[in-house]
Amino acid sequence: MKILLIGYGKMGQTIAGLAAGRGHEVVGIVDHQASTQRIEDFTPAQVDVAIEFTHPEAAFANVAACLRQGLPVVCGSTGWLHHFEEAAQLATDTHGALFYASNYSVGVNLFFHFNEYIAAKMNQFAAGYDVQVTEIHHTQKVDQPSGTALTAAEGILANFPAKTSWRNAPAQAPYELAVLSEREGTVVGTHEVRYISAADTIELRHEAHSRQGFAEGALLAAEWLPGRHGVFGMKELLGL
Ligand SMILES: NC(=O)C1=CN([C@@H]2O[C@H](COP(=O)(O)OP(=O)(O)OC[C@H]3O[C@@H](n4cnc5c(N)ncnc54)[C@H](OP(=O)(O)O)[C@@H]3O)[C@@H](O)[C@H]2O)C=CC1
Ligand SMILES: O=C(O)C1=N[C@H](C(=O)O)C[C@H](O)C1
Repeated sequence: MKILLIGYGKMGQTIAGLAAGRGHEVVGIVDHQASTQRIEDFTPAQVDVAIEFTHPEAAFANVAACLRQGLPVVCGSTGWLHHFEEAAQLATDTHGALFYASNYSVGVNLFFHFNEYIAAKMNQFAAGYDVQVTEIHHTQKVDQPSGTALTAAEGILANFPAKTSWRNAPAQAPYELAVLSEREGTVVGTHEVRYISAADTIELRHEAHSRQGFAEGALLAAEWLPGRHGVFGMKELLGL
């Protein structure tokens, strides 16, 4: 596959490192300061798929530029979902292909699946249990809460009706789901969902040991997307 990398930071470089071993060729790199190439310089004849990991402020414009150029795009940037409906509409209007995941790790997507199941089960025994989400990341992370924590929160809100909204701070009312953020050293990404009662605590926890899982998942999505039209995520890719 011919890949256009958009963003050549921690994730872009990890993906580039894995792509060659899977038989792929990086045909271009678009980065904020480190390159002179632009998305508009590339056509579908040159690029099978674009992979975008940049910045909350940059992601929507990059996704939109890919769709306008007719390039299928796998986007992993977080913190831009207030523009997601617009991006999805553009994918429809251009008969294009957009793949988005707040977290591409297969392990995290199993975590999301178990999180929804546990929330539904806990709802049967809601009396006595409170629930909270915690995410821990490296100090360079610019968005808060993490995209992964927000997906986990959505999974709880959809299945545990005692919680109707989330707050990026300790809950101020019983119906609020606390989504707590910590920034610490070089932590790659740790997410926890914790149900606490007076009697006990139940925890679901995912800890990324490196960025390899994110990069492998993004490449899986990039291998799957070309030839498809529409808006997709890891549930479609993994059949979860
Ligand atoms: N979905 C997932 O599985 C994962 C998602 N992420 C998300 O991916 C994003 C990137 O993470 P990470 O690689 O760690 O971040 P980095 O800061 O290490 O890298 C981002 C890169 O994008 C560049 N950049 C910034 N703006 C633009 C732009 N307009 N066009 C092109 N390149 C741009 C930056 O350049 P410069 O430094 O010069 O500004 C930098 O090189 C974040 O939103 C993060 O939350 C991260 C890991 C996994
Ligand atoms: O910025 C990061 O590093 C990560 N961002 C994603 C998120 O916001 O959930 C995924 C992963 O946790 C690493």
